[in-house]
Amino acid sequence: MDFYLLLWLCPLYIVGTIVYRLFLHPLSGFPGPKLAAVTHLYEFYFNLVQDGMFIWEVERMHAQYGPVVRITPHELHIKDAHFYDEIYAPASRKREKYSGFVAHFGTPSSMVTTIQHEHHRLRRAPLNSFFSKRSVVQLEPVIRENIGKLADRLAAEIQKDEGVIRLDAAFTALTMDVITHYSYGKSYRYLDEPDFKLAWKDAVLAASANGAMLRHFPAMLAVSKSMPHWLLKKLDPQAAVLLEIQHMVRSQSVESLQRLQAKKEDNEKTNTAKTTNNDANDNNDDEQAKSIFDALNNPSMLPPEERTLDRLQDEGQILLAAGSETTAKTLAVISLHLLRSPAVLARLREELISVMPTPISTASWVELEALPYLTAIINEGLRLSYGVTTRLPRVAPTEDLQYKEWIIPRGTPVSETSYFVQMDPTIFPNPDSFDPDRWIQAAARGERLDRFIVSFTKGSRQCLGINLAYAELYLTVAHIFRRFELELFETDVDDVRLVRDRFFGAPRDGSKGVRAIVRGETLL
Ligand code: HEM
Repeated sequence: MDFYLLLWLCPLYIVGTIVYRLFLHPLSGFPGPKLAAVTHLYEFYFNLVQDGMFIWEVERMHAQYGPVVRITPHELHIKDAHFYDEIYAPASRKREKYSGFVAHFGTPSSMVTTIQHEHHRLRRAPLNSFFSKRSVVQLEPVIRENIGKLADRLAAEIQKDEGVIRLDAAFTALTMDVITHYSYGKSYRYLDEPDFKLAWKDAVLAASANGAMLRHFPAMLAVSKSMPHWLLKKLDPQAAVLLEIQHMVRSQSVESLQRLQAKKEDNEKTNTAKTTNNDANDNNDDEQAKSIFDALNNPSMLPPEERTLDRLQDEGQILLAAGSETTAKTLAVISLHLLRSPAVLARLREELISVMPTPISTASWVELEALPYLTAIINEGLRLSYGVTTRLPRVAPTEDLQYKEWIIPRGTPVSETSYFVQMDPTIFPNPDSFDPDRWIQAAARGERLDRFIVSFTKGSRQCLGINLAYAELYLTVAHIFRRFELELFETDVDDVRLVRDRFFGAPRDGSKGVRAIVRGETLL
């Protein structure tokens, strides 16, 4: 193209875009800063230059413009806990992902990045039964076995003088060992590593934080994937651990594919033999898959284009990251608050004694779920660990939404960050304080406060692993705190309080995580 024509077209394009976004765009009547309506650079500045501070800018915008704000040229954000269920509606009302946001996850063919409603349903279907309450109850022995391994590690620490452990890393190792066992039938055994494989936790946090960059520059994923590994390692050392995991996931996916291929060939041979003998043809395709990866390879549930190696790798990576750091963070937040509140811990132990009479007694998830004070502690832990602190936009493709006097046109990405719901002082007075009693009092008043726990989001895109997360939370808190006397080591509430949004909320810079010393075992 003629260079001078290009020189003319560029400013014309920019001016045209500004005029369109300000005056003609379907969202042009919504309140918000003009700069945010005109350019993504506004978000870019707060998220990337100011490192994860856009969440606070969104809060400031709400203070200035009211509960509905146009936060980027194409997106609205609503700050009203009572409207949450409308945005994150169930499958009967279609909700899709926003195409401008999914690059965040760096796994283009996974379920979590699937935009279209029906396509997402297809991808999620083979996994639903694995994460049902019934399946998780069956998995309980594996969860308990791993909690037992963690308990052995803690017991071994008692002998050491002033041995300090990273509780948050220990919990990530625990959840990782459970999810890898469940996904592949063999655990990565991070609980056996001296530092609980801290590098994996750091890698997940770094990769999640990098999501904002991928959102703004999606092509970066392809660039980093095509880069020689040695160069990527040099440029970004944390990427090395992630690469190691990606390779492990890929080779396990290959193993799973080979196993299925071998099984198919066996079946074909058997069927040929049976047909020769005029026997009935029994096809084993519908047989219950043994691991999650076998399910993702099930030809009776997914067409061939959904059973590619790339997809298995992407899905595997999401399962390991989503299934480990999330629950581990909640466990770390609960531990920190319990260890800072002796009266709460004493009351919890008193309640636990009813189902766990000795420090080494065990109890089932079902028994523990019936305990109101433990439940209140888990709810407070979920509330104060915020789930995901990045907004998670949803698009209603077939209906306009009405919020107060505002009509939100169909197709508009809308979000409500879980942090704002769970820290809403009109619902949770004094929201920063860890107060399990607020749950007991609300229950006595007949109020369902739990509808405002949105860490897992809601609706058709709600967390797949919610049952597994609850089982791990109940079982771990009960078994570790019934038995061990722990003491925080140079850790305080600023080591978990949200400062920056890096997908998982990041605390103050330089935080060394939640650390504790194992003082001993409880006597009664
Ligand atoms: C306290 C623990 C957990 C929290 C707070 C949490 C939070 C979330 C959130 C907010 C989403 C929605 C993401 C989005 O909209 O883009 C999600 C999705 C998901 N979570 Fe969790 N999660 C937890 C535990 C788990 C566990 C244990 C697993 C087990 C593998 C898991 C697997 C998934 C998967 C596969 C998705 C994608 C679901 C879909 O797209 O349909 N999560 N989780």
